[in-house]
Amino acid sequence: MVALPMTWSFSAATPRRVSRFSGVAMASAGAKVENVKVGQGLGDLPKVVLTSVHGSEAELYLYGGCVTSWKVENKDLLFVRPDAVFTGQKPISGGIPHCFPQFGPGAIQQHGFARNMSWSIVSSETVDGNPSITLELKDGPYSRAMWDYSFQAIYKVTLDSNALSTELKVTNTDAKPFSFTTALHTYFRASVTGASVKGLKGCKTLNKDPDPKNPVEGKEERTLVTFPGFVDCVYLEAPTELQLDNGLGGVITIKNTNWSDAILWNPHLTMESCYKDFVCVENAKIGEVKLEPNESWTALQHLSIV
Ligand SMILES: O=P(O)(O)OC[C@H]1O[C@@H](O)[C@H](O)[C@@H](O)[C@@H]1O
Repeated sequence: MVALPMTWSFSAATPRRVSRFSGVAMASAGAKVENVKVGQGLGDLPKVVLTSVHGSEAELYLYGGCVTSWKVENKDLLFVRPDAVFTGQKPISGGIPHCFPQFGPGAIQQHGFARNMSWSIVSSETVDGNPSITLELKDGPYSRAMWDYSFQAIYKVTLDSNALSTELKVTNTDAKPFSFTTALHTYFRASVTGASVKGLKGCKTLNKDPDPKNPVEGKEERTLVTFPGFVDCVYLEAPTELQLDNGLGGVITIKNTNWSDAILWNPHLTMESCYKDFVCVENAKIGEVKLEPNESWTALQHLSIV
């Protein structure tokens, strides 16, 4: 857990790197724009605000290492559910929560523990006015009680004028091998009746509706996959690029490296108050990743809007 100063900010027009967070308040000298600002968010939880000189903005909480907002031209392209709580006791329901070390359902809690542990800040940099922040999660007594392995997860979030990229690197720091499944459970703001996802035609599917524990195998035949009702479906060996039409006038390109699978989810009437306002398009690794001691696995996600 990071010891957080009240505010902590950086700004630079040219590359500037700040190494491991010291817990000491720092202020930028002569800065016009604070590209990386750490402060308090909802529930007084530590929150990082990234501001690009090109006008975009992103926010993330150290609790869960969860990006909760990505704004381009002042429009938030991500969605946080109205029932989300910011107490540090429950995962934040919205934005880009992590599912690690289990996508689920499985032996441990649904979607694993990474979304309800506090990540710490490793470093921050700004290149050509575009900021990034790197977070770290390590095992502790809470995770060990569920999953008895030593690991390190490094998560770099980079904001660009019209893009948000993430890089997740998981390293086995244990003396024995371990396996995991994982996902980035991205909630996109959308009009569910107008939203569609392109790129999944031909993929093998595991439909988790009606029984997530016994998914039904199939094949996607549609060029544009829509959300006419409850949707909870895994797409195996999904392509490295999908396009989400959010039904609000925006088309978001979702590119990835090494996130081999995808999930579409919309809870429909099981979340009557908000299901019309978002869809989840998740990059995932459903087949287990096995790491020997000192081995790492890295995956990238690149979201952009034209
Ligand atoms: O409410 P949670 O735990 O965030 O999970 C939401 C949904 O997340 C999706 O990724 C799963 O495929 C669903 O089965 C699950 O219901």
